[in-house]
Amino acid sequence: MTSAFRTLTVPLDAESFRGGLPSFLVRDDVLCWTRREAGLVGFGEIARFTVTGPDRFLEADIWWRHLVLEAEIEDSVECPGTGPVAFGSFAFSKVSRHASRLIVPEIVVGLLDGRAWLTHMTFDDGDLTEAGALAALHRWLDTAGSSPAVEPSAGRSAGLPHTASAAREASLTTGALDEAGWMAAVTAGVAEIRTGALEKLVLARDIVATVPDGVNAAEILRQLAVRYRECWTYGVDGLVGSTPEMLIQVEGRTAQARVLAGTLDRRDAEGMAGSPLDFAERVLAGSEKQRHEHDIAIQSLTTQLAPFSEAMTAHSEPFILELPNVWHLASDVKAELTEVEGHVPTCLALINALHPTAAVCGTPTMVAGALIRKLEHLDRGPYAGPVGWLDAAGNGEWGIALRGAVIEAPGRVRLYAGCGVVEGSAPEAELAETWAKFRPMLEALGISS
Ligand SMILES: C=C(O[C@H]1C=CC=C(C(=O)O)[C@@H]1O)C(=O)O
Repeated sequence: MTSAFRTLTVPLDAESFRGGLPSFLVRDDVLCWTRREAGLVGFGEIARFTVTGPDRFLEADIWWRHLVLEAEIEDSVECPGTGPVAFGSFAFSKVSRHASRLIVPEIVVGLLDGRAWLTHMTFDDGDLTEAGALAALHRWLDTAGSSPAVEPSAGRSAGLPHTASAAREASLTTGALDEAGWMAAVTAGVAEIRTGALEKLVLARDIVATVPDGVNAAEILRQLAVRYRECWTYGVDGLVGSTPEMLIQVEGRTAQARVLAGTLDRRDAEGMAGSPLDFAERVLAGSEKQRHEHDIAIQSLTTQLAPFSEAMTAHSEPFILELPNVWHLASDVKAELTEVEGHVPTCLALINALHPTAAVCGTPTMVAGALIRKLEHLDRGPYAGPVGWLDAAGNGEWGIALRGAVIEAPGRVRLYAGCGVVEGSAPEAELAETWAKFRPMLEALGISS
């Protein structure tokens, strides 16, 4: 007979994490969800659920709710992210061959709103104690041998971790489509939009980086976390990246999302007169095409969220989100969740309704989804799917896995990027935009772009 699922959460001294959570990103197999200094980092694996198909979110939700229902939970911190936690990544497509997954780590270190904690999870017999949890954490940190650029005890020491600066001799090859083939797909997409069959379509492409001296996932995560502070840096089972787009964040009865659509490469501002932000305002917020693309994305999220909400607020005008590589048109949406059949919906139930949004698929969803399959010649895998974490109370944070890559082998990484295509889209401009969106990962891999 399997032993019960048991968890112990104890407070940690937040002041002692001088590098914030990024200083715990010392293992290539780390589970990671961080923004600025905060977030959750997981080590080890005590349970895993994998699933494919259209019901992947609901099946994962049921598995998780069953697991935590019988759990023996000792939690003296009691905030979102304490107690039992799973990290997850889901395939973009209901027909993907890629397995969606929830992973329950042995150890979680959390830091949120100035509170820090440590959770130890187990199916084994034996007492769970604070000393045992700290010892387990240090075992993971002290065996961080897979990250050559890192001191084994970095998680306990001060400051940001070391990063290797030597450029690697990496090479890039095209994935499913070469550049000309992908631009032809954009042209075909625009032609379909002109027939009136759909309003917006998001087309993505992949490229493959070969890194002869091997990929250091922990180093990639640290670089992204330090550089892309406005984004959520994620690492789940070989999927790594730093996304600016929050699909849904649930805390109690409050849900929040950050919707993006409309992009401008910051390099386009080089040599322009005036301040770069004025340039972004003029070119991005002032563009009818970009505003249209953004309005469609907002509409798609708010329409899907409405049945779960008592009240919803959204910015009346999008704001400019400034990232190191691009500017985006962004809008934050906040909803007070309503009970459905006597329960506040869990984050996976919400994701089941929200995914895929027009920011990564198009409008109408079904037409855009079918056209994506026809034109991209690509199984997107976890790219543009939900990635994040959830706890036993149904709280969680799930971003859209953008600006990321899948580490397919020790020396091979597949990068993905896509663009919203509307009636006014030009294939060359969309191709250039994919290069701007690849840039965070290329830089983290040490490949100049
Ligand atoms: C599909 C991607 O970005 C989406 C999110 C923000 C802006 C987008 C755009 O302007 O096209 C895309 O909708 C991607 O980064 O691969």
